[in-house]
Amino acid sequence: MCNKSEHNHIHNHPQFNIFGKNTELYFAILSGIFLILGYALSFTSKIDDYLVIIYLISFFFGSFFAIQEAFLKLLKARFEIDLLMVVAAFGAAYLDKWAEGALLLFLFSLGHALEHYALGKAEKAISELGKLMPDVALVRKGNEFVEVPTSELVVGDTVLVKAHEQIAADGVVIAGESSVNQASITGESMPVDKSEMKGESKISFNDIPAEHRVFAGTINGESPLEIKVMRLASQSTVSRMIEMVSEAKAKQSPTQHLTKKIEKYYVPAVLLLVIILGFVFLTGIETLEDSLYRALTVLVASSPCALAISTPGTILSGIARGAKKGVVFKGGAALEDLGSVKAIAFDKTGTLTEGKPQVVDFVLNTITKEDFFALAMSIESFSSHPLAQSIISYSEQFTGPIEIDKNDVEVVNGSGIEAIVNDKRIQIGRISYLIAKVPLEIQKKINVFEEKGYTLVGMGSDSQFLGVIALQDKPKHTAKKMIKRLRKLGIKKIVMLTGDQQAVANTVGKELNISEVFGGLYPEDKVKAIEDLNKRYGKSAMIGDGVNDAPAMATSTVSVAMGAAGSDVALETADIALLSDKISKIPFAVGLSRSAEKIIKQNLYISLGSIAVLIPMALFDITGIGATIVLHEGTTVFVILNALRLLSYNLKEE
Ligand SMILES: Nc1ncnc2c1ncn2[C@@H]1O[C@H](COP(=O)(O)OP(=O)(O)OP(=O)(O)O)[C@@H](O)[C@H]1O
Ligand SMILES: [Zn+2]
Repeated sequence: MCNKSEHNHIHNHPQFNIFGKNTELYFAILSGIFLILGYALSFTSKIDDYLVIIYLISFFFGSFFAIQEAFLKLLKARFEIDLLMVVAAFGAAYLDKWAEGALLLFLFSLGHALEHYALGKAEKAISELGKLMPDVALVRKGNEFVEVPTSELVVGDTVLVKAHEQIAADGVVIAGESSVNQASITGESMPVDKSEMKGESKISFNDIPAEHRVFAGTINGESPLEIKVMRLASQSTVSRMIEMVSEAKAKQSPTQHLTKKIEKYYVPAVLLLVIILGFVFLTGIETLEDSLYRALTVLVASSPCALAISTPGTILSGIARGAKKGVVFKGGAALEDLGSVKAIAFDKTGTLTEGKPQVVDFVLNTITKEDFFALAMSIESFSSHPLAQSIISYSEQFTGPIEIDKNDVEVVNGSGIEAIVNDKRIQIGRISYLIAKVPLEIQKKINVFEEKGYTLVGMGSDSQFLGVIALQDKPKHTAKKMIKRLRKLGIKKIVMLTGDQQAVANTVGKELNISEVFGGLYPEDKVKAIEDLNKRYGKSAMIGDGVNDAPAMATSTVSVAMGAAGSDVALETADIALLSDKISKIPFAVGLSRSAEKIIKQNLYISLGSIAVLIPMALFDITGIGATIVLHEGTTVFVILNALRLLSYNLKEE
C-alpha cells in the first residue's frame, strides 16, 4: 500500500535478504500467488476448510516486511502507516474477509517493493557517478611505474594513464597527447583533446587551460598520458560532486515542507475519524462487523501514501538525471525554483561569450609600445580576469615582463587592477576607473572603437594617460539557439548584465536577440538589477561563471554557475553547477526542472485528489475494501512511475 516514512529508510530498512536484494519483491509475488490460489480454490466448496491456511501463507509473505518495519518504528515510538496497513489486513481477516486482507497485504508489499526499487534506481544513478574512479593508479617511482591505491596518491605524483583507462586524479598532462571522454563529469560524450602543458608552472588547478587539465573519473582515449596529480582523491571534482549530490538528497524542498505539514495534521485527523467509525455500531444502527469494515476501508482510502512518496521520488529522480548529464542540483529547492522561474539574468563574459577576448587594436599616448606592454603584461599577471590572459599573450610579441612585487599590486574587482611601479601608481581597467584624463585625440579613437563594439581597457600612470587596448570577444556560437530554446521553455524575461561597456553589451545583445542589456555595471549594480527582477517576477535565476558575479548570484532566487568543473568558487557557491561550459546545458537544466515541477504538481493533485474521492466513497459504502485497496494502490504506483519518468528526461531538439 504505502509506507509513509521519510525516505531515508532505504538505509535502515530491515535486512532480511534470503533471496538477494529483491527478496521484498519475491515475497510480494509469493503473497500474490497464494492469494490467487486461495481465490481460485474458493470456488470449490470441498477445499473450504484449508482456505484459511492458504490465505495465511499469503498473509505471511505479504506482511513479513511490513510487520518488521512497523515494529522497528514502534520501538522508536513512531506511529507509521505500515502498522495501520497490517492492522487493517488482520482486521479484515477478523471479519472473515480473508481475500481482501491478503489483497491489501499483497498490494502493500508490492507497492513497497516498487517504491524501494524506484528510489534505489535513482540512488544507483547517483552512486554510479563514483564508479568511474579507479581503485589503483600507476605512479612513477624512480624509473618505473608501480601500482598505488588511488586514495594514497599525493599532490605532485606522476601517474601513467594507459589508453582506454580511467584517470585516477585531477591533474595536468605533462606528457603525451590523447582525447579524453569527460562524460562522467560534464555529461558530454564528445571526447576532448588533451596535450602536455609545456614548462614548469606554479598555477593552480583551476587556472590550467582546459586542453591540459584532466579530471579524475574521466576516461582516456587512444594513447597514454602522463599526468601530474594536483588534487587528493577526496578533493577531486568528481568526489565533491558526488558529495554535493548526496547532500542534496537530504535537503527538503518547499513542496516537501508543505506535504510534511499537511501530513502532520492530516494523519491524526484520519485516525480520529477511523476510531469514531469503528464505534458507530454502539448507536445500534449497524453491527460491529459493519462498523469495523467501514472503518478499515476508510483507513485504507485515506492513507497519504502517494502524497508521501511522490515529491521525494520526483526530486531524487531529477537530481539523479541532472548529475548524469553534468548538472549538479544542490537540493530539491534548486530544482523546484529553477522549474518555476520566469526571469533569467545572464552574465556576459565567459557565459554568453567565449570569454577569450582577442586584442584587435590599441592607441598609445607618449609611451613606446615596448614599455606599455611590458607594464600591461606584468601587472595583468596578477589578475585572473579573462581580459588579463588575452592582454598577456598579446604583449609577448613585443616584450618581456618586468619585476613587480605582489605586495604592490591591488585587484579592484569589476574595475581593473593597479600596481606601484617605480614609485608611480599604474592603473589598468575601465576608462572611468583611471584617475588619468583621456586626451581629446585619443577620445576620438575610443569613440570609433566603441562604435565597433570593442571592449576597452585603459592604462594610466597617475594622472598621465598612457593608452587604451581594444579587445573583441565572440558570442558562443550556440548562444543564440540557447536563448531561443529558453524562450520556448516559457522563460518570459531574459536580460544580460555586464561590467563591459554598454556599446559592447548592445552588440552582443543584438546578435543573441536579447533586448534588455545592461552594460557598465559594477558588481553592486548587478545585485540591484537582480533585486529588480525578483520584485517584478517573484523569482529570478542568475547564470554566470561565479567569479565576479558572486553577489548577484547570491541575490537571485537560484544561481547557476557555468564551467564549474574548472572553478572551485562556482562549484561551491552556486545552487546549480553546470560542470561543462557548454551552454546547451542551460536549457536542459531549465527543461528538466520544469518537468520536475510539473510532475510534482501532477502528483500532488493526483494524491490529494484520490484521497478526496476515495474517502467519501468508502464512507458511504460505495466502494468496498477490495476496490478501495486497488484504487489506492494504483494511485501510489502511478505517482511513482510518473516520478521515474525524469530519469530518462531529454530536452527535445527542434
Ligand atoms: N584585470 C583587468 N584588466 C583590465 N581591465 C579590467 C580588469 N578587470 C576589470 N577590467 C575592466 O572593467 C570592466 C568590467 O569588468 P567586470 O569584471 O566587471 O566585467 P566583465 O567580466 O568584463 O564582464 P561580465 O560582467 O559580463 O562578466 C572590463 O570591461 C574592463 O574594462
Ligand atoms: Zn521501507
